[in-house]
Amino acid sequence: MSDLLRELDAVLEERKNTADAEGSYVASLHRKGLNKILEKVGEEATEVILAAKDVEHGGDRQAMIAETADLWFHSLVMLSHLGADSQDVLRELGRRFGLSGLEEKAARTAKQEQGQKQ
Ligand SMILES: N=c1c2ncn([C@@H]3O[C@H](COP(=O)(O)OP(=O)(O)OP(=O)(O)O)[C@@H](O)[C@H]3O)c2ncn1[C@@H]1O[C@H](COP(=O)(O)O)[C@@H](O)[C@H]1O
Repeated sequence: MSDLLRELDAVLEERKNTADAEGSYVASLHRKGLNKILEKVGEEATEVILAAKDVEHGGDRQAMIAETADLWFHSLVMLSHLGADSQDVLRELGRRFGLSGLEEKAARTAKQEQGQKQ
């Protein structure tokens, strides 16, 4: 699956640099700029929330999955626009893997408290 993300990264990069906006949705987003891309990320995040709430009330799981794919996709376009990609996010998730969120938060709080004492 990580291969798919790498391939998508490559397509998004290619669209950013070469494709014409008429024939490519991704190129059209890059052309419109960061604000338009962020608007789409926000829109898709809202759609994920609504679809997830629907599932809680017996709604369609596939719709939630499709909305999540839209959110992931538009987030990848945002990363690409700003010179990052899926591999950067996977590396960050890898760094966190196995580290309890609660332990990480406790370590962060201890570090902040240490900083305040100095
Ligand atoms: N994975 C996707 C993907 N997921 C969603 N979308 C598009 O994202 C848009 C989602 O926007 P909305 O749901 O808000 O629908 P909309 O009303 O059409 O959008 P707006 O007019 O509001 O902007 C739709 O046009 C979808 O087709 C995607 N477009 C492209 N990709 C990938 O990107 C590659 C390059 O795409 P092009 O640049 O279009 O060739 C493709 O081969 C795919 O692999």
